[in-house]
Amino acid sequence: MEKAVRLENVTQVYVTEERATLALQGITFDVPKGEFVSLIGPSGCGKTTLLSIIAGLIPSTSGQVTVADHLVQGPSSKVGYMLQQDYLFPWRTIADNACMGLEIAGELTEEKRQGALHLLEEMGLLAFRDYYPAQLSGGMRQRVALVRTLAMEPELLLLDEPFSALDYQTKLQLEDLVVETLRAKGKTAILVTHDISEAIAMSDRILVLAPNPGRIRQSFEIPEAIRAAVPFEARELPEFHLLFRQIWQEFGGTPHE
Ligand SMILES: Nc1ncnc2c1ncn2[C@@H]1O[C@H](COP(=O)(O)OP(=O)(O)OP(=O)(O)O)[C@@H](O)[C@H]1O
Repeated sequence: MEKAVRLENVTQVYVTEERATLALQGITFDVPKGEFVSLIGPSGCGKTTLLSIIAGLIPSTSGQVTVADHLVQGPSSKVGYMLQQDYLFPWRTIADNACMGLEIAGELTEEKRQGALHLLEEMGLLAFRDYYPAQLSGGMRQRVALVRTLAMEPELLLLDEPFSALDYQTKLQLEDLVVETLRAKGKTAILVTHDISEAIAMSDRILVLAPNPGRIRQSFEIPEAIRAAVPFEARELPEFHLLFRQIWQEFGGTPHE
């Protein structure tokens, strides 16, 4: 199967005056095109470092990353990044914010602008295109951030806790919307989250990282029944509860009989 991302023996050492930290050691995995992978693990196990290396924002100390068969050597429009904060520009309208990534990359054509407007429509936001970010709720602003990312037509989406600042109901709605949109478009995604339920409900596969040094501790394939459902419905399935318990135990949690 075609690989969207391939990591080979990625290692990251941060050196400060006080110490050297082995933030990642020998990380090797690949993600087939169209797959949704979640990275979970305790604070400090290197999740954000790993996304930053895949995005080309920091070079790894050793090892290599390829996205769509191209060696990552710096940021590129092949990779879209969505964060906890939406980083919309308050003085720009929603439509102009949606086109912001394209504009910065020098790729904004009339056709691409129409594409961004179409995405706004898919996200139920077209009626708000002339509004400003402050006039929208947090969930709506995150949807605009998603449109801004998708408008670039990236090969890969990196999602760094994009729902963690939202209220619970909005978070569940947005999880469904993101999964449905990415599945429909066949996009590849890597999500970093602290929320085991979110990871199970949204993913095809979960990689559990461990700290000191940051490494892959375990990989869980998500059962077909969960993958066939939207996240909200997946949470109702017996397979979901079984897997949750398994991963929870992996984290040292106590199962309740
Ligand atoms: N710029 C840096 N300089 C020095 N050490 C760093 C730097 N960035 C991260 N680290 C260290 O590398 C390790 C991994 O950090 P990272 O932020 O990638 O983990 P994380 O799993 O994303 O954590 P969290 O879940 O808290 O966001 C930690 O020990 C952290 O202190």
